[in-house]
Amino acid sequence: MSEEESRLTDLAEQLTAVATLLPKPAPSGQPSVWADGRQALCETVPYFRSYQGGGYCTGGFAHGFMFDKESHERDYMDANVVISRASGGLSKDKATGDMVMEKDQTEGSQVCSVRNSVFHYNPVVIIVGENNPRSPSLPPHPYCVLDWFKPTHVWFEKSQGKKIIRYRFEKLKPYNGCWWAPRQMYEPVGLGDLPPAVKKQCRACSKDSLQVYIQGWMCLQPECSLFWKLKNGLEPQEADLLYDPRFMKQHTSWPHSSEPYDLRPELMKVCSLPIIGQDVSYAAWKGFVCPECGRCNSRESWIGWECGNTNCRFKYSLTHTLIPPNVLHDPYYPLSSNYAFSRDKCLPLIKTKLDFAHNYRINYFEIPGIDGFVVHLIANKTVNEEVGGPDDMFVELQQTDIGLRRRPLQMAMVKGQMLTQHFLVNYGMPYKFIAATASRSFDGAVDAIKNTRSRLNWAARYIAKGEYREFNEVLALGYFEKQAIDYHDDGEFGLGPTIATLSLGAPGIMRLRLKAKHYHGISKNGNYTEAAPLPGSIKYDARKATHDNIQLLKTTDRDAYRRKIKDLPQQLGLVKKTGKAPDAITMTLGHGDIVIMHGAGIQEYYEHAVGPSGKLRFALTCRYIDPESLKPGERPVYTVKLDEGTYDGSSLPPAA
Ligand SMILES: O=C(O)CCC(=O)C(=O)O
Ligand SMILES: [Fe+2]
Repeated sequence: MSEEESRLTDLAEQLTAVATLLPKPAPSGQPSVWADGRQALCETVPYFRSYQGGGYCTGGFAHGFMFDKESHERDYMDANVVISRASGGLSKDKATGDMVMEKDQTEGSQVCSVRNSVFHYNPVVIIVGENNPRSPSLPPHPYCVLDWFKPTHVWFEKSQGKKIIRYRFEKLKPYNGCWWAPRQMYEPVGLGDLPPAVKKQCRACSKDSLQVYIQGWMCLQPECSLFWKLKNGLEPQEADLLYDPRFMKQHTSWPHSSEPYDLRPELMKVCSLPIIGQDVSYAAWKGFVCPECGRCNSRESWIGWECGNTNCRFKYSLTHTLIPPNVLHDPYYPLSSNYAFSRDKCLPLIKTKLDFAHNYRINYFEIPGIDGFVVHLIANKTVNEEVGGPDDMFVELQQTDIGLRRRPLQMAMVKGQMLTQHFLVNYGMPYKFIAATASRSFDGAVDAIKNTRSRLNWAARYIAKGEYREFNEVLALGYFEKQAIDYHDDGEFGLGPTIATLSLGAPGIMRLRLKAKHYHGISKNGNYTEAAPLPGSIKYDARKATHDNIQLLKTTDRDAYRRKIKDLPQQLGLVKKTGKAPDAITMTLGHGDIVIMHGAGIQEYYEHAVGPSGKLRFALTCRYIDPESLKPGERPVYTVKLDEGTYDGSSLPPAA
């Protein structure tokens, strides 16, 4: 080994040792932006909005990278340089649960975006997760934003026999505010202190590659016959690989070192001249970086932003500009005191029945095979403008804080707390699927809540006739611009079979479709779906005949029945597809409209979703909740009295 080689080896060893010190030392500073959870991070910062994976690329460019637990053993991070494996291409090992490489990594859209960013001198933001084994110091929070970096290189290597893609990043402003460097970090060699990285042309493919490792130059072109081979024609021993400090610590010159924008987004402001809808717009439910402590926070409360850091509690809000009910009117669907226009659609297999009564156009949708129906009552001007009616309710709900909040979801798929998209609060009998703190008594509730209960009791009595129980709960949902509720059912245990919803404000598009397991005939575990098939589902006729045949077996020979359930998907040619059933019913829920879903079968077989089409919408849903279905800890501390309202929709002057 020449003197030069041994000096480089020595430097390489020192660099690696500094970067892999254990236990990890404390950082020399604090991040200016950090988060406790992934949702708060992704809802807040513009440079990382990816709920899965480590890279956020959009519009053909890379914006941010987050390096957490999934790390390659050759990943490297110091105060100014980050080297990582491109994300993606891993799959879960069934035995160990670890993420493993099963195939060669190929250039996908992320790599293409990084290449674009290299070419256009677009910096990216790097974030480190608390479980990152390569961080040079212990990250003080679950997610910590490092800084702006230049993406400088994209190249191929080989690891465990598979081709992998790697990136190198270099700090945009080196040696400036590297809070993540340990307090006494010793850097054996600085950025740009050494001669440039060695570049050689491959004798086989004639393409240039840089020397990344001390062990020797290798062609890094994945298609070349000499790819990843040392001078002796052999592949290097992975465990021995040491970065060539000339490659690692090179300084890449850019025509600028300007940060595209501040790592801490500014707090949202509204114009001094009130603009209708601005304070409930899409931007208004983004999270915020607390100006006092740097924490990323989702917007949880309807009335404003709050920092969730218990040591901070910074708060701010925007002035609400009232959206008067008359601006809700769509000029292409003028509203009058006559019956409104229908805009609902359904598949041919759905049986529709129409009725016109008490100022509502009433669309009944019957689903073959299900004992029950979905009804859409479309309001007219007379309904909306009556005293205490939808117009007044819409105004009152904007002027009063009824306790709407985005609430934690039961099943969090990401690190940290995961919130519903919409804001909600419950009145009356607690809805067991939301936290007890989210329930309030009808006593003291605003008129809009109490009147909704009375109005929906009237509507359900009229539509479901004798077959319904008086509602004892109102679940209020509030939606800002672009907030939606994804497909779900309302059929949880303990709920009555009738569910009625009053829509207020901007229209919502409600869709109903068969649940995937009923549509495809296969449950999540790959078994045949045992429930009777419904018309409109895949291979309906064959499934229907089979279903009828195996009912006897179910009672006579349980074991044979179980085997049958396992084998049927293959016999019937049912394949577990991710494809969803088409929407069977699509309704435009306008201001003042009521939807009633009646019958447990609808919730068992069908799921519904509501998407927004405007700036501000409320959905007030009434149910009957059996108090016996609640565990002692879930029962209300207040009494839920009977509805004292006397609303009667039939007393309005009739439509012409
Ligand atoms: O927004 C709506 O109209 C419906 C909301 C809903 O489906 C629910 O509260 O379960
Ligand atoms: Fe629902």
